[in-house]
Amino acid sequence: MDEPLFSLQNLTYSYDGKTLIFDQFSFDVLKGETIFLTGPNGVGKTTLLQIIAGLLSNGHLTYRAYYKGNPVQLVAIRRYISYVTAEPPLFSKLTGYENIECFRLLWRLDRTYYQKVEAICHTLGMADWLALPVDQYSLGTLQKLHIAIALGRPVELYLMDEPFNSLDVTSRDILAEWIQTDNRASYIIASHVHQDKFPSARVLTLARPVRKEGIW
Ligand SMILES: Nc1ncnc2c1ncn2[C@@H]1O[C@H](COP(=O)(O)OP(=O)(O)OP(=O)(O)O)[C@@H](O)[C@H]1O
Repeated sequence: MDEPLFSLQNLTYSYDGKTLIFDQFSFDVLKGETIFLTGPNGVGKTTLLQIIAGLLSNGHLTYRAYYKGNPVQLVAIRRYISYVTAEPPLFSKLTGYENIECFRLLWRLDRTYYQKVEAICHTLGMADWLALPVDQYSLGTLQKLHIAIALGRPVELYLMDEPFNSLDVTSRDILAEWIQTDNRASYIIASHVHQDKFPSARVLTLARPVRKEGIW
């Protein structure tokens, strides 16, 4: 069997040291696979993505993680991961082009990044907006730019938190197709909708831990 790209083992997490969100939870991500992350509201989908992205190192967190078989700390593998967060983290007074440039500089990428993001914006039908400040964008257009900025980053693991929420039906289909034609990278998509558009994805359904309280 293929070695996982990423493996998270025995994850236990609590925000407050009392209520457990995860209790000894483990899963692997294979190279090139798409995981559809589902489960009821409040079960921990966003929390899991934030933990993988190395953004929740506070709280009560224990785990073992492996990237390509090597033991890692999650904060140390941020550079291998690109994250479409639920709220687009864009600069509202800057244009789409300027926002792309900010992320290019932040991630120290060359000009090919710029072209790739622009191409994704074209595919999602919003490239005509790029010269305008993003505070003039509709919610869906803003989300498309955010998605393009994150997916344009050349990494092997993409995390997406409810990426379809503000998109119209056509754009949802285009995005689903775009993701599925990318066999190079792995995707973890937390979403309540559009699972049927990912027939080859593995569905990972989160459930509340049986043990409710942690001992820290
Ligand atoms: N910063 C925080 N501090 C304390 N508790 C939090 C915090 N963020 C989330 N929680 C709690 O952690 C649990 C998991 O929340 P999370 O947002 O990860 O769920 P989710 O599965 O993504 O939900 P949804 O489907 O509604 O988006 C919830 O009970 C939530 O109230």
